[in-house]
Amino acid sequence: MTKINKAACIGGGVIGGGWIARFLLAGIDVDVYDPHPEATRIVGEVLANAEKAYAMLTGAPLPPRGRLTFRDTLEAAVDGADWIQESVPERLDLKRKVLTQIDAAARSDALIGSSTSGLLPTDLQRDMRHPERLFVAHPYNPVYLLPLVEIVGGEKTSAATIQAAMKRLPPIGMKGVHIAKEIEAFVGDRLLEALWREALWLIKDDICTVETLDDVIRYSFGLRWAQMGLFQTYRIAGGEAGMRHFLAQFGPALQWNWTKLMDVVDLDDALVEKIGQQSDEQADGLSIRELERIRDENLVGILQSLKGSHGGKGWGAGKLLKEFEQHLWAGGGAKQALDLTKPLRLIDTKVSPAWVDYNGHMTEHRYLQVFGDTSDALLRLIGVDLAYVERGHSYYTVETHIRHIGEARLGQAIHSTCQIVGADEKRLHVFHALHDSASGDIIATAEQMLLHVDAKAGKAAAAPEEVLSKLEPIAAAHAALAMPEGAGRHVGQKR
Ligand SMILES: NC(=O)C1=CN([C@@H]2O[C@H](COP(=O)(O)OP(=O)(O)OC[C@H]3O[C@@H](n4cnc5c(N)ncnc54)[C@H](O)[C@@H]3O)[C@@H](O)[C@H]2O)C=CC1
Ligand SMILES: C[N+](C)(C)CC(=O)CC(=O)[O-]
Repeated sequence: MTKINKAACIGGGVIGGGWIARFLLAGIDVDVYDPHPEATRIVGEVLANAEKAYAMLTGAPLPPRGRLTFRDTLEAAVDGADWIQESVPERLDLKRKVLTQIDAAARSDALIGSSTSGLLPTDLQRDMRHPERLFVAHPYNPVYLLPLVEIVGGEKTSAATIQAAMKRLPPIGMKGVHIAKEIEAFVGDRLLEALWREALWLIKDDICTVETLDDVIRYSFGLRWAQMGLFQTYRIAGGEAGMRHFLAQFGPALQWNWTKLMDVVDLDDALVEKIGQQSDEQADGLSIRELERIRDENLVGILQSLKGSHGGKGWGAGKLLKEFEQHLWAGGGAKQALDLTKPLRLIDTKVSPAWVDYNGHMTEHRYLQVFGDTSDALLRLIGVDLAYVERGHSYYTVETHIRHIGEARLGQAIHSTCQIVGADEKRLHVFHALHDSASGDIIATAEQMLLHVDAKAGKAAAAPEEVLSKLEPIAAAHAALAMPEGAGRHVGQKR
């Protein structure tokens, strides 16, 4: 994968702030230019939300956060950047002016993406000296969580630029889709605008309130769209005969008088006020920042569910998250020297919304998930990574005993430690503890026995020298530690 080394963000509002967080949390240094007097505070708040969301999203080791620098001029911000993202207000004249300035100051090989929601790249690149490196990179809010970027080239954009832009997105956890032909508003906003136009009519005509309209979406097709989109959802709705039957049955309805889609509602003062008032009532006192946090928690939960879907292979945006995590694990995050004088600290995470049950604390199976992740982290340390597994060998867990000692609540920072309490050629006996990261107190423990296996033969087999040579020094050092309290316990034991 090809990496972005240094990014520049021109404009740090809703979308620029989201891009800044996305780059920084992927370990990329970002220089920002935004003349807004409160740009630093605004970006800081978006970044704080993004960091909270990532802590819940993944236990994979994020790289050390990139360095954030605010610059006094656009020229200083773009200096040395290899990806420049323009996110200034949606006005063609302003964007053209800013892009021309970027063009004059940027490195000759820099990629220049515009966040525009609807302007044509051909129009944006009109005044540039090197228009071949300009493309639309249209993201979705919040940029740090939603992975899609529509990549659209203009008449003068080179194929090499599009290719290079597409390649640089997976390492920051994003998915580029190349839109073959430029049209105003591309694909996503074409769809959203159609829905938005109809929604405004429904409010204007007093068919429903904004709250009812949102309920109709979020209790029904909104849930479907996140995981299968439109066409695959309708394929299923066609029953066993699939899409062709769906089209035969519902196609004729397209001729009925169902929509006003081509008429644009007059967004006059009265309608603006009506929507504004209904929207205030719907928010029920929650501030924008509070709504953003709720949105982020929900998105994290959805992404994590999708990550576990399709028999654990991941589905849609969840599959992308899984692949991003694999990339993070391969990078190893902030690599630390192993301290073998104490149990290994292997997983640092926060209790995610999807992990909390009806008792308001982390639910049972999530403990096993964190402990399983801890074993996986140990295995990677001794060379048992995905490549090793693909060669036909692995470790399988054959026994686990979990003790619940304290409670882990939503958003709480937790970490796990691992002590090897026994190891030989085939067996790996570990004792994990889950700690509250603030106090260090133990919340739960898990004792596990793992067996090295020949997965093709389906039976236990001695681990090879390449694994044992990494395992033995850790096991030897841990043999000098006291046996952890609780090791060897079983359910129903007399005290
Ligand atoms: N808000 C949204 O949901 C989405 C917006 N977009 C696109 O992103 C772009 C930015 O939109 P938002 O972030 O929503 O707007 P915004 O108003 O939140 O932020 C724009 C920022 O640009 C700054 N700015 C103004 N002139 C500037 C200049 N000459 N140089 C540097 N910075 C300058 C402003 O101070 C402001 O902080 C637009 O093209 C928009 O269409 C794309 C996807 C979603
Ligand atoms: C409203 N909008 C057109 C700026 C929205 C987008 O461009 C994408 C999004 O995040 O919905």
